[in-house]
Formats: sequence, structure tokens, C-alpha cells
Amino acid sequence: MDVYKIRGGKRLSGTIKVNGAKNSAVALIPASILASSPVQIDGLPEISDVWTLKSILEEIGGQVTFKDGTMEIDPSQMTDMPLPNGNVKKLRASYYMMGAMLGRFKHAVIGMPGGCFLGPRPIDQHIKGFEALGATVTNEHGAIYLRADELRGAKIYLDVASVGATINIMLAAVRAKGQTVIENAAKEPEIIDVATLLTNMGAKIKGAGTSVIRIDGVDELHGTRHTIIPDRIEAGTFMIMAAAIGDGIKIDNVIPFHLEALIAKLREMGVEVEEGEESIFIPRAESLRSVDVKTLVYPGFPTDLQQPFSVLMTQAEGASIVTDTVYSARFKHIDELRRMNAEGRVEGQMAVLFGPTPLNAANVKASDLRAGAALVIAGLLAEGETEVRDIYHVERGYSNLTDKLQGLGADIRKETAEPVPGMKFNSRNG
Ligand SMILES: CC(=O)N[C@H]1[C@@H](OP(=O)(O)OP(=O)(O)OC[C@H]2O[C@@H](n3ccc(=O)[nH]c3=O)[C@H](O)[C@@H]2O)O[C@H](CO)[C@@H](O)[C@@H]1O
Ligand SMILES: C=C(OP(=O)(O)O)C(=O)O
Repeated sequence: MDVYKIRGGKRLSGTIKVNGAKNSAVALIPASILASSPVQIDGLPEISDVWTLKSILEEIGGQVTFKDGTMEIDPSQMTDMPLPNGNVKKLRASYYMMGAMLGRFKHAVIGMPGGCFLGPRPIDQHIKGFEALGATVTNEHGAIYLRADELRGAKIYLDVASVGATINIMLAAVRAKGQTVIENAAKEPEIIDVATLLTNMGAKIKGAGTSVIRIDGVDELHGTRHTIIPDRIEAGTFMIMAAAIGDGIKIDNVIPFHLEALIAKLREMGVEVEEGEESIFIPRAESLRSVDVKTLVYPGFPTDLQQPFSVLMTQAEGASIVTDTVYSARFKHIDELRRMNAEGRVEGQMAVLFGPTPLNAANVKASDLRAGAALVIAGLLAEGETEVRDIYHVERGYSNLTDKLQGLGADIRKETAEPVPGMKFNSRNG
């Protein structure tokens, strides 16, 4: 079982480059199923979620190569092979196989998705959308069966502005007869990225990035070449790290506009943020003021940055409150931070943190992807050697993390550790 060993307490400086966005990648790859000829996607991150999706496409007959961030997918021989178990359980975004396969084959069997456990993560809005398009959807022994004689455009109001449901409905609706209107659609940049790929494949989509998306179905979609957007969550993680322990860090391959909420909060804390066209520079921050943060759907403060940001709160003067309105149980990292001397407590969907508190090295465990990222930042701050376990969560979303951080002068390495007696490792299905 791999772990990160981090010797913290050392200021970091230099330039760090952000990869393509995980949450785009995991939708763009399934979207290729809808094409009749090869699709090439450039700039993909080499993360485990991407490798898993490559295997899933191969399971259904796709010819896929992935090298140096470029994936070439020939979907012409794909079939509607059922996927009730196996790889689909390893990541959340396998739910996009539902929309994409329904769009192409009018039939799909997909096991319930995995991904980080952050509280209940139902997919009722995805199913409501598929049903509105004319599909019959049943849950049999933990696998979702979808079938339609024909998909017909429909008006679909989402009860929650769900990223996954918005993209999934879009994937099916591009091949439906007539017009689909998604109301209360999510507005995340990754949705625009997927709509751009689909449009270049021949789809007719208007309004992606706003709360009303209109899709006119077409009979066929063709291959294309697409470059993915930068990962705003990876960029945000590095910005938080720069504010916590940086001595001048430049983050390259960023769209600053995608990070407005984080930039505003960092400035409120007293951190200088210098925005370039495609980069952000954060000089050394001397003292931090406490702030309160509430996570919201885009363009609000992203829930995926809440956990890394809470580490910064331990370094700010006074009490900071972070409220996660998106997930009911995204605070498992707080207990681990407390092992490292952080002062704070969780009250329902809210955590209160007090600072500034020097963090101590400890053996800690990543309960999920961003909890792992938070613990890496905490490890970089703490004096002594921190060991972060269950890092397979982190590798779902961050590529070459140790190399990138070493490039800034961090003392971090990946090692294979012996299991600690009495310490239970999670299954890889998280
Ligand atoms: C692969 C991917 O892109 N993952 C991101 C995506 O997850 P994901 O697409 O799963 O997140 P959603 O936007 O769907 O979920 C947001 C909220 O809506 C609820 N909900 C969602 C769907 C549904 O049918 N019913 C329902 O009640 C969820 O439980 C959650 O409380 O957006 C989240 C919110 O920005 C991010 O944390 C994840 O990193
Ligand atoms: C929650 C996340 O991912 P997923 O939806 O893939 O579990 C995340 O990226 O922080």
C-alpha cells in the first residue's frame, strides 16, 4: 500500500504546472462513445480515473491509446456490453457511461458508481432526465438498466443543479429526436468543455455554462480533436498550498476566471494573488486573517477546495468557519488534522477552526481525494515526518504530485509501507 512521506516546515518556491481538468476528462472520454469516427483528446491528466475509463472503453470494444496526455479513441467497434460490476465501481464518473451509451445504443447496463464518499450521492436527477427522454430505467441488484426504443427531446427541470446530471442528460439528449431543455442546469466550466467537444462532434447545444441549456438532437456525431481545460481544483489546491507554505509560487496553466471565489477568499485572508492571463503568482504570505467560507455550486466557492482550504484556516489568526452546503459528510479530514495539532471541531455540515496553530507531523489517512490533498498541505506545513496513507484516493485526481512538489523544493516521496497492525486500509472502491 503506497504512502506519501513528507518532511515539512520548509518554504516552497518556483513554478508548478496544472494538468487538464479531472472533472472534464471523466466526461469527455465517455462522450467519445457517441462519435462514429475517432476522437482525440489532448492535455488529459494521467490520473487513475482516466486510466480506469480507458479500460472501461476497451471493455466495450473501443480501440484506445493514451500517451503523453493524448488519448485517441476509436469508438466504431464499441458495443452495448453490460458493465454491472468491476471498473465502473472505481470512480464516480462512470455514471457518464449511462448517458453516452443510452445516446448511442439506446441501451446500457451500468453498475452504481463509486467515487469519494462525502455523504449520500444519489443519481435521481440523472434518472429523472433519462426517463423524461423516454428511457425505462430500473435498478436491479445495484446495476442501472436503461433502455429506450427512441429518445425524444423533453423539458427537464433539475431539482438540484447537479454537474453530473446536467452532463449526463446532455450526453443522451444530443442523440434524441427534437429539442431538450435542461432548466436549473449546473454552470461549472467543465460543462462548457463537454458541450464544446460535443458541438465539435456535430451536436447542437446552446446555453452551456448558464442555467438553461437547449439541445437539438442530431442523427449522427463524428470524431474530432479537442484540448481539455485546465483543472481549476488542482490549481486551487496549489494556490492554497502557496498561501500556506510558499515563498513565491507561480501556478501555470490556469484560467483565473474559473477561480474567482477562491481568489476573493484568499485576498480576504490577506494573501496577495497576482493574476496573469494563464497563470497565477502568489508571493509569500506573512500573516493570515480568519475568514468564513460557504461552499456553493459554481461560481460559488467549490466544495472540492473546502478541505484543502480548511488547512489554511488553521494558520489564520482567530476562528474560521467552513460550511459545506453541497455534501453532508465532507469533514473526515478534520479528525486527521487534529491528530496533527489543529484546533477545531465539526458541527453537522460546518467546521470551526482556530489558529494560528503550528502543525505537528503524524501518521494520517486520506479518507477521500481532497482530504488527501489537504493532508499533503498539512504535511508540508508540519515539522517532522508525516505519513499520509490511502493515497490511491489522491491519485484519482492529482498526477505526478510528488514530482511536481519536489520541483518546488518539497521533501515528499512516495513509498510502499507495511500495514500498521490494527489500522484498516480502505478498499480501492472509494
Ligand atoms: C466527476 C465529477 O465531476 N465530480 C464532481 C461533481 O460530482 P457530482 O456530479 O456527483 O456532483 P453533483 O453536482 O451531481 O452533486 C451536487 C449535490 O447534488 C446532489 N444530487 C446530485 C445528483 C442527483 O441526482 N441528486 C442529488 O441529490 C448530491 O448529493 C450533492 O449533494 O460535482 C461535485 C460538486 O461540484 C464535485 O464535488 C465533484 O468533484
Ligand atoms: C469529489 C470529487 O470527485 P468524484 O466526484 O469523482 O468523487 C472531487 O474531485 O473532489
